[in-house]
Amino acid sequence: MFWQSADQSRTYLGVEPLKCLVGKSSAQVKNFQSQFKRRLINLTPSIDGQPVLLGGFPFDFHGRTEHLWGDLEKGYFILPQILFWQHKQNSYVTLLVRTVGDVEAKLNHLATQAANLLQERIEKRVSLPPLLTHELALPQWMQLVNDSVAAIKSQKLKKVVLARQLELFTTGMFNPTQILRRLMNQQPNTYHFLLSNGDCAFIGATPERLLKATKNSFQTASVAGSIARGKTPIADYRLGQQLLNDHKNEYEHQVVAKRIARTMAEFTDNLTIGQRQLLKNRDIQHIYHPFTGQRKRGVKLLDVLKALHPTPALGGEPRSAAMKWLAEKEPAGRGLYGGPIGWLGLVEDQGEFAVGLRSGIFKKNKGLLYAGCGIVAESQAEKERNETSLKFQPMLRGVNDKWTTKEL
Ligand SMILES: C=C(O[C@@H]1C=C(C(=O)O)C=C[C@H]1O)C(=O)O
Repeated sequence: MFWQSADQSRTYLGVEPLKCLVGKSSAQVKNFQSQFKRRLINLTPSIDGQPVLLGGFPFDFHGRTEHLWGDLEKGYFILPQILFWQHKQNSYVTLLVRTVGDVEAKLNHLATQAANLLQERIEKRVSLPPLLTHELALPQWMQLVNDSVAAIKSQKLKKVVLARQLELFTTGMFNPTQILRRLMNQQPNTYHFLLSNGDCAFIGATPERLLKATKNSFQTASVAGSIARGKTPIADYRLGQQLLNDHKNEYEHQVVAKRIARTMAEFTDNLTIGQRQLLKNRDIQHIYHPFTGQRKRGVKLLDVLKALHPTPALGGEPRSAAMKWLAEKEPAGRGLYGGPIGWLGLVEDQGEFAVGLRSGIFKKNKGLLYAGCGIVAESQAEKERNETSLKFQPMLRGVNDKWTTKEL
């Protein structure tokens, strides 16, 4: 798995899994973390590196299934034997072996493997695959927007986030590393990730932090309310101001910010909520607030992650009613789309998870992209459709720049 933070200060590439945790709940992963720590013998304790789990949790453990996801669907973490990582200006390799048999020989073998991987030439550019897209059930989706608005008006829900899916086909094969590399060039200030299992790969470039845990702090963000980027700086500025002054978008954002503030207050002291800002990516801009608090004693990263996910930026409010609505009404399972994706320290309880959106699942010659939008009482189906079209754009360009979402 590959994972890089949006500020590019931390990058992980983990290969040769010693173990895969498939479909495990947050409690099971937390249990693994504490067991692992007790059994670890660190040969180089002076180096500030630690073994990590890399992977993601699903959007909804109880949601529908969608065959393209395979084993990734209900959550997938790897414990890599070879972990390449970069922190700020420094690059490291962490090697991990079981302490049975000839440990030194095993470490030497891994070191050779790691050295060989570093020598490997970056593959030459291959030509981009021709693409066919197939919009999944648009009239039904528009109807679902209207039904959701009606449910909100009748006070069953306050907000719900509906996702659209776009199927992709190619006459060749999708090449996950090539898609990742293109996203890294095209979407500079976003998290980048590629989680693969056999011939399935979950790939994305998301702007949204779910949770960062340092030694003393928990940091998160509310990201909700969206508008296009302008073609010129002045047009872009005007669109940004329009977004900040729009009642519907501000309300959509407030639902998210309030819930996050409540959750963070449970787990942190001295919570500070940064100023409201615009988060601008290549194709889209959002309303954004950063949140930072001091960790309360004994609180683990996974406790906070479980309480935060899914925020009303991806699920809805109230959470349980929105999740029930989505599980019943959305035609396809979300898999890891909208779920937490990132890394978890196995010695120090530190790590960072992004929200796995602006993403898709790829298998051989097929792909499935997801894009969602928050529905509130003032939502109009046509506008929501346009917003999701904008949100498909980064992944479509990542696959092939000839594709735009004009026609979606
Ligand atoms: C659901 C998505 O995006 C989320 C929904 C947003 C909105 O409704 O305005 C904005 C950013 C994300 O929190 C997505 O990109 O698929």
